[in-house]
Amino acid sequence: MITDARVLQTEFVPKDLVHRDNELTTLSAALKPLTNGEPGETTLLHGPPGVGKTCTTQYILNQLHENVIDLNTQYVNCWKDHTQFQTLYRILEGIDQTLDIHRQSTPTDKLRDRLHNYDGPPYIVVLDEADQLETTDVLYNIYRTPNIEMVLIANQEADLFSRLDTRLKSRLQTITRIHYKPYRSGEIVSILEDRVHWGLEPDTVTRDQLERIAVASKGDSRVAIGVLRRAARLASQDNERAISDEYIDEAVPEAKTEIKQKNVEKLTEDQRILYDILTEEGEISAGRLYESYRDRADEPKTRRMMRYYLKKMQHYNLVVANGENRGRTYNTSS
Ligand SMILES: Nc1ncnc2c1ncn2[C@@H]1O[C@H](COP(=O)(O)OP(=O)(O)OP(=O)(O)O)[C@@H](O)[C@H]1O
Repeated sequence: MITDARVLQTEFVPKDLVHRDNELTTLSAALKPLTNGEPGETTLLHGPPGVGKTCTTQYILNQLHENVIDLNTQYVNCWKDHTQFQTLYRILEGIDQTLDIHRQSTPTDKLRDRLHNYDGPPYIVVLDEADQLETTDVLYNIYRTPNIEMVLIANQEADLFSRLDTRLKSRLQTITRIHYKPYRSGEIVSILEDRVHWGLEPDTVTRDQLERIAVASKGDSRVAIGVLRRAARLASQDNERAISDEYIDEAVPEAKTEIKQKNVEKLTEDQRILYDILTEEGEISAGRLYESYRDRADEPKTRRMMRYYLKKMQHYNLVVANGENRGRTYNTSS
């Protein structure tokens, strides 16, 4: 049944991206000046999970690499590399300038100076999950370095902007912003059709069944592809030649749980502490949650940072917030 399992993985970047023409055109136009040796435009892509922000960026970077010989690019996942040192390290790694840098002993200032003195070919730095940066100073460091262009990716523009100091906020006011909306069901169906074509044997799944998957995925292409993959696996484990509706219905909660599990694994140490407290305690007030977190964390962050962490976890459907301001409570999502 499965002819190419790779195509059904979420990491796979397809050759053709459907239903994102406007987003691709805007991003391409923002970065195009770099191909003529001129500065590009800093760009912010924002929208909920699974709407194609990362894959459209990778697609444009691949295109630029095909057309420009002298170009450096680096993709940084700021959820994983969230400290200033880690982010700067990744950026310097993209231009082979980390050989003498030691993770334990080199001061962050040295990395910052090195980045500032960059004078190589145009360099595009993609900061995915930029709202997870421990400090936004690193954005300022990149912004003031000539020849480096930033593509920022975040779930919500406000999550990122509310953390910038006034100096950076005013400078980034005029950047190009691209808002990604959740896919409509028909759009999810065509994304799936492509995967079916390249990854499954013919006549394995009907269009009605792809629509069933699309409705269940609520505009999130990652969920949709996950459901298709699991349903195909379930059917092939039973030596069936086609996917039935029952396999799809079984695959929906399984795929969602798998994605949730992966998101839990992505949590930073501080977020993991918060998630563990919520799992143990159930519904808890913001005040009590912060107290418990402060007791458990080695180096507890501020209450404000805790709110950012929780917000990110809300975007990824791990945490639910109820009520407002002082009466706010948190819970894990079921
Ligand atoms: N327009 C599209 N055409 C084909 N495949 C797509 C399209 N949009 C998204 N996908 C696929 O859906 C999956 C999720 O997309 P992607 O990682 O780009 O989403 P995202 O918006 O960056 O999500 P997150 O915020 O969680 O990182 C990937 O496997 C990607 O290849």
